Amino acid sequence: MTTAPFTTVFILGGARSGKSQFAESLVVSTGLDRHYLATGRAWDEEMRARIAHHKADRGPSWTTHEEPLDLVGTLGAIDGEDRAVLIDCLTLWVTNLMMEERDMAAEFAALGDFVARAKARLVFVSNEVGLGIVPDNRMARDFRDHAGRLHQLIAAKAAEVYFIAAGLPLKMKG
Ligand SMILES: Nc1nc2c(ncn2[C@@H]2O[C@H](COP(=O)(O)OP(=O)(O)OP(=O)(O)O)[C@@H](O)[C@H]2O)c(=O)[nH]1
Repeated sequence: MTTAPFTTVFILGGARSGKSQFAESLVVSTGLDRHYLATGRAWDEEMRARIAHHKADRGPSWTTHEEPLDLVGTLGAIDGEDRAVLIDCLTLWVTNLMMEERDMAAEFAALGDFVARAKARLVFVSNEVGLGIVPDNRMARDFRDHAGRLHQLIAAKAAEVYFIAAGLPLKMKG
């Protein structure tokens, strides 16, 4: 039975702050079909083990999609009123786009347009990377700027926004 409103939620926080667990519980609470869209790549053995652990934790009631670059295309293929999609996470997507030297503004605009017309309930997760000192290398500064711009865009489109620290969600919007 579908009981949830079709709204977008954005969850921001630091590493190991409890973002993914909070996002998963939101998706489960919708009662909709559960989809997990991972933007991360397994680049070493530790990461492969970590991902296998996450998959086992989510269990068979989730459908997993893995797409490092074409977020909008993959979301379009998953989209549907009876579905909730957890997108984990935006900062890894930004990293992947930068590595491929993609047009960041165009990619972000396409995602913003998709969010505005999505039928599924979307739950975005991202890392807040802008709170420390200014990095001394150009790429890290560019990364912070891209992530900050994308976060503002998604936060503006989302009905609810949370900041998670130490496992505690702070509602910032909605
Ligand atoms: N490729 C792939 N990546 C996954 C999968 N499940 C989880 N991940 C990745 O694992 C990452 C989250 O795991 P962690 O690094 O352990 O958690 P974290 O984001 O630091 O911590 P929390 O804030 O507590 O969620 C996400 O960025 C996902 O992209 C999967 O099935 N496939």
